[in-house]
Amino acid sequence: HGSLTQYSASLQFPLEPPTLDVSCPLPVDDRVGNGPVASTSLWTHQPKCEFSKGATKKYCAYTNSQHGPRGWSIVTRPETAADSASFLNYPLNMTWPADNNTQGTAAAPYKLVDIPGRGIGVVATRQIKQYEEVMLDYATVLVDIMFTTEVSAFLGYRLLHAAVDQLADPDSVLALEQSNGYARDKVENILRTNAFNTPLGDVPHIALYPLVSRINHGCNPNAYTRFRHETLQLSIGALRDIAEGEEITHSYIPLGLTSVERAQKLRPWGFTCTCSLCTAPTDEIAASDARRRELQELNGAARSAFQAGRPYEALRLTRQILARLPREDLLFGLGSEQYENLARVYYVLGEKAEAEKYVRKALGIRVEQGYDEGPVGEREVEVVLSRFAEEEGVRY
Ligand SMILES: C[S@@+](CC[C@H](N)C(=O)[O-])C[C@H]1O[C@@H](n2cnc3c(N)ncnc32)[C@H](O)[C@@H]1O
Repeated sequence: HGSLTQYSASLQFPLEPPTLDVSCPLPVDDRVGNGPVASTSLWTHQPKCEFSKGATKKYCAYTNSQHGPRGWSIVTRPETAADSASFLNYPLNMTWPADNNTQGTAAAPYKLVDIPGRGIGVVATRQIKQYEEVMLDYATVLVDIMFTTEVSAFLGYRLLHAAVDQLADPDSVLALEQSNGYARDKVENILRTNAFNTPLGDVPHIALYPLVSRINHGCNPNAYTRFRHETLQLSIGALRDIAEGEEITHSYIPLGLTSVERAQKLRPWGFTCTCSLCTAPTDEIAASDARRRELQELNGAARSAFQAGRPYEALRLTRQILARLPREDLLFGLGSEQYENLARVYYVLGEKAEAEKYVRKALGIRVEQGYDEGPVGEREVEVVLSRFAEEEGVRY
């Protein structure tokens, strides 16, 4: 895949949090502490381990407090930890903006400020161009998603706290607690309102990026997240030109939802969205909701038509979607995916030139947005076309 897979286009947003189990703790003799250290060189602390309910799986808190400016902890299974050496070996030679860049520094185009009713937020300190990198952060605490359901709360909290306390700068994480967080444990509260879905290898984890965490939600955002798999870095890109003094926002939830869906999805974060789309006059919200519902229906209809072997209908519907996305400011977020759909339909119809044209268009958008490295050449287009061949059968 080469450079094309460098960034993930999958949506990352503060997690709709997993439920930490709050059942009774296991009997004491089911707890197994400090096993042998698999590879001492990776970790600066003796791993602390606990077993899952039923004692079938072991999870440990591993820390390398020297990694990056804050240190790095992962709460995960031993085999996943062993595979994570590549992340630790990656040199972090970037200039690191302070987590509490309240004055604004020359290097960073943002500063952290108090925003009435929203806690701390991030504000641009100069004009930022579309697609420019606004912020670069690094995963500081990672937690295997299964850990949160498989280990009892009593033991789970103990590992989570060890993971945070062993960092070089625990306060960078502990300061993220939200006053409106409803979890009964401080670190759980922080994870619930700040973590991002983050794959470690191919194991689903949640991760804290303490600086990116300070960015508030916007339903009509001016920024978006770009994840780099190899380094566990999270980059924030400008979705459009941003003026000096503007608050930086990204959407915590998928784009394209109606107002009721947005409110429901945002509930775990404990605030009511007050962005321009959510606070518009009632008739405008109703009109936007109607357009979004229509888009969702068109999307469903296009998929059904394609799967039912009616490619011409899928083609017509996908074109309608693409024509309607700009009206709701959604071309940026959903355009690449729709162009790929269009390419796929043309591929199935055996129309080589059109298929290639739209693959190129979809990939071009990804490069422009900073998800992939460019330029888009023959090889990159070929990779997508062979994926189509695999999934749809060879058509030409
Ligand atoms: C990831 S944190 C964002 C940074 C946070 N404001 C802080 O002080 O650290 C998420 C929390 O910020 C607050 N928040 C985020 N977006 C908001 C918004 N649009 N309006 C009000 N509160 C918001 C909520 O308390 C939410 O649980």
